[in-house]
Formats: sequence, C-alpha cells, structure tokens
Amino acid sequence: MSKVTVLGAGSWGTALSMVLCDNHLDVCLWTHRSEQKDLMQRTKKNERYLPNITLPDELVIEDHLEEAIDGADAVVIVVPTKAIRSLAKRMNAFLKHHPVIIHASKGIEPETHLRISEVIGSELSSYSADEIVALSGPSHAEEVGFKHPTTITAASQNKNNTLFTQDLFMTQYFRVYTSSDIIGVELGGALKNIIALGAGISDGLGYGDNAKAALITRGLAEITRLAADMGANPLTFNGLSGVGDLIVTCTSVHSRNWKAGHLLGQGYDIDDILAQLGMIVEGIRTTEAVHSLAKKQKVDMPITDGIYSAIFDNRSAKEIVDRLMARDRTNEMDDISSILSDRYSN
Ligand SMILES: NC(=O)C1=CN([C@@H]2O[C@H](COP(=O)(O)OP(=O)(O)OC[C@H]3O[C@@H](n4cnc5c(N)ncnc54)[C@H](O)[C@@H]3O)[C@@H](O)[C@H]2O)C=CC1
Ligand SMILES: O=C(CO)COP(=O)(O)O
Repeated sequence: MSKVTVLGAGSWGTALSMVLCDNHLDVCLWTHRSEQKDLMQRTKKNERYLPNITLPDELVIEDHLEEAIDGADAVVIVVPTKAIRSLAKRMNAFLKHHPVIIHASKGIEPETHLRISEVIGSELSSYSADEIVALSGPSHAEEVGFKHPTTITAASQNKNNTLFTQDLFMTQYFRVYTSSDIIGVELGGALKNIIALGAGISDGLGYGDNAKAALITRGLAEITRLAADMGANPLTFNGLSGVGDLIVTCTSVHSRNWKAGHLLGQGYDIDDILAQLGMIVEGIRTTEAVHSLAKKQKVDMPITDGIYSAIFDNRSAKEIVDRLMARDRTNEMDDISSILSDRYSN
C-alpha cells in the first residue's frame, strides 16, 4: 500500500487526505501545530477548518515533518503559498528518498513571480520544477468533504507523475484529468482568485448578475492574456483550472476570495476582513504579484489593476467599477485574436 503524506491541515489538506483514505492508501496528514494534532486526534474533527466532517479512523495525524515524509511514496503540499518556500526548504533537509511531489496550493510568489512548482523545484535540491505535479480545479474543500462530485486536473511536464497522481486521487466522487500544461493549470488556479475578489466586490456593492457575468468573462480574457504571455496554452483556460475554477470561485458561498471581496464591496477594511475570515485569502497576495508581473510583461489587466487599487491604495470599490466602465471603447475579440495569432503564426 502506498504511503501518501499531506502537508498542511487546513480545509483543503484535510479534504484531500479524506479522498486518499477513500482509496485505501496509507495517509498521513501533517500539521505544523501540535495543539491542532492533539485536537484532531481527540475529536476526529478539524473543527476550525472543516467543521461537520468526521475524519476517518485510519488517517494518521503527525506534527513532526521528518517523520511525516519518511518513507512516503508521494508528498502533497497544501499550505498557504506564503509558507511554501520555507516548508520546501525544511523538507529538503529531510528528504533522503525521491517521492513524487504534488502541490495543491494556488498562488504566485510576489517577490519572484514564480509559480508554486517553480518555488518548490528551486528549494528541493534533487528535484526540478518539471517533475512536480500541480493539482488544481473547481474544488471547494467543504463539498469534497461531503463527497460531492468534483473534477480536477493533475498537471506536470512529467507524464508518469501525472498518471500516478491521477491513480492516487481518482475515486467515484473525485474525477482527475491529466494535463501537460502546468503553466496554464497553475496560473488558472492562481489568477482566478483575483477575479473572485472582484466578483465579491460587485456583489457587495449590490450589483447584479449582469455585472458578475461581465467580470467573469472579461476576467477570463485578461487572465488568459497574461497566462498565454507566460507560455500557457490559452485553451487550458477553457478547462477545469480556467473557466471551471473561475465560475466556482466567483459564484460559491464557500469561496474565501469571494467573501473577502463581498466585505470590501460593503466598505469593510481589508485587515478587519482577514481577521474575521480566519482562513487564507490567496487572491490578495496574488493581486500584489500579478500587478507587478503584468507591468513587467506589458500585459493589460484592467480588472486586476482595479482590485489592486481597492486593496493596496484604499480606493473605494464604487470608484473602481466606475473606472472600469469608463475605459476606452474596444473590440471584444481583439485580445483573444492577438493571443491566437501570436501562438499560431509560426
Ligand atoms: N479550501 C479550498 O477549498 C481550497 C484551497 N486551495 C488552496 O490550498 C492552499 C491551502 O488552503 P486551505 O487549506 O484552504 O487554507 P486554510 O486557511 O483552510 O488553512 C491553512 C492551513 O495552513 C496552515 N499553515 C499556515 N502557515 C503554515 C506554515 N508556515 N507551515 C505549515 N502550515 C501552515 C494553517 O495552520 C492551516 O492548517 C491555498 O493555496 C488555497 O488556495 C485549493 C483548492 C481548494
Ligand atoms: O480554489 C478554490 C476552489 O477551487 C477555493 O477558493 P477560495 O480560496 O476562494 O475559497
């Protein structure tokens, strides 16, 4: 039986551990807080991050990193992206063997503009980013915890590792597709959080479905534009980790990014919002990263610019929407035509 270790006992790490347990794997869930380990062991619940779900008896909870990864055939990293680099650094000191490394976190490092697989690959001395697998798609932990049908994509340059990951996670209620476009899959998962903040802002301002559909559609156009510029296949954005994740995050009551945007739209202060939610809102850090990345790449991202102004320059949500609506007139298909002609002109 394969041993799979999940690093990060938040909502997503816990839900993914349960999927792996359903596949009768030997699953170890690691938390960096010993009090959380004790509580989860005692109550068989992860009350703070995934309430109302009972953890399987066979799930092993661990708080020692070295013991958690010892002998694992696969290690699944699911911590907030701000903790990825330091965790990978710690892992590097303990890794004596070569498990398949999978990550399910969604973001971009603001200081380097690196994707998560690139950050992990840069810290693990015996790995390259090309062999890391990203698992990403429309998948709220709360629904996976209830075993509601969910689809997701496992992406890597290493085909064997994507197929291995598909085997590990595929269950009756959790369907895993594979892809070789890890750039598109990782960027889709990261960038949709910015647009979800925007969808929340729009709802918080009391605007309706027309405004939200506009944000989702024009948001898709601008995140596809940046991703294609970074080397992604634009068609990946028609898939689960593109439009699929955009829809679920912009429209679901479970989304922390949507919730944070909703409160911003209602006029609350960002620090108060984060304290109130008590869970990671990746879109904030990703907005910071993408604001500077888009400037560097000279890619036009008006919605991202607006969200950045609302969060980091204290501009009112209403002013941001007015500014977006008053932009120069344009042809709807201009950007997608130029992406396709750049990609297929040679
Ligand atoms: N919650 C969800 O439905 C989904 C989340 N994700 C992604 O998964 C990643 C993790 O998110 P969640 O589990 O939702 O977060 P969460 O906010 O539910 O939990 C975060 C967890 O990370 C732990 N943590 C914080 N700093 C840490 C550190 N330095 N070292 C180790 N552990 C640390 C916390 O103790 C907590 O257990 C994020 O990048 C998120 O975008 C992806 C898909 C679905
Ligand atoms: O990525 C997610 C669903 O696919 C989770 O989104 P939130 O982080 O906004 O809750």
